[in-house]
Amino acid sequence: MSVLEIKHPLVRHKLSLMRVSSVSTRSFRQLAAEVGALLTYEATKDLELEEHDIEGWCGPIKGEQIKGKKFTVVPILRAGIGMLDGVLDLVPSAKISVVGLYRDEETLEPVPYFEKLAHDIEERMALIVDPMLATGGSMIATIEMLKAAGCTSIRALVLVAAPEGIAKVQAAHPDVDIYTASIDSHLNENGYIIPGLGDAGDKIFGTK
Ligand SMILES: O=P(O)(O)OC[C@H]1O[C@H](OP(=O)(O)OP(=O)(O)O)[C@H](O)[C@@H]1O
Ligand SMILES: O=c1cc[nH]c(=O)[nH]1
Ligand SMILES: [Mg+2]
Repeated sequence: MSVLEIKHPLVRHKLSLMRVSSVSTRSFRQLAAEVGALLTYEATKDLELEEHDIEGWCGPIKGEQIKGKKFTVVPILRAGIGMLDGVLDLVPSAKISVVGLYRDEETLEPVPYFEKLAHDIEERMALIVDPMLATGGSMIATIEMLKAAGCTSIRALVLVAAPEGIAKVQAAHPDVDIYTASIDSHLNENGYIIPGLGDAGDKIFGTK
């Protein structure tokens, strides 16, 4: 499995609310976090558990805990911040590795401007979060930053993905699994996802 489109009714309902053109900044932000949490639930479904001893109310019992790698959540600035709270609701102890990229409006190429990663990222599973996977350029640039820092386990969580961007990420990094609430139709001539959400960063930050 390398791309999973989540078909859960709650996810589809919430994403449709986000697509309404008159959606308020407050609702869009809240829904981005909620769908972020639901994507995290799906993206962590296959993690291995191990038993350990705990002291229960009635005496010693076996508990379960997630085995192996810890997490780092990687929001891509700006729009990825909108999903962060929802992701952290499910993995509250995760370290946060921030990557800043914007997409040049003319060339659609990603322009990096910030990088601050967990110091032990090679021991962690990275959950990259960004509402939009359009041409795939920003996601590929982020994956390359993480791999250059020694990260070997990477999953991408996006609210909406374009088929063009998925194909590009898969070709460049087949080891990275993509979890999305929707695979949409296509990109328009300006590189926006159709039907998509519009400019997710502007909607989350209220900048338009
Ligand atoms: O797949 P791509 O073609 O690279 O496009 C997707 C990127 O574009 C958006 O960010 P944007 O550049 O608008 O920055 P922002 O989050 O600061 O608004 C979005 O949040 C992704 O990071
Ligand atoms: O549709 C798109 C494409 C890139 N960035 C966005 O915010 N929306
Ligand atoms: Mg934007």
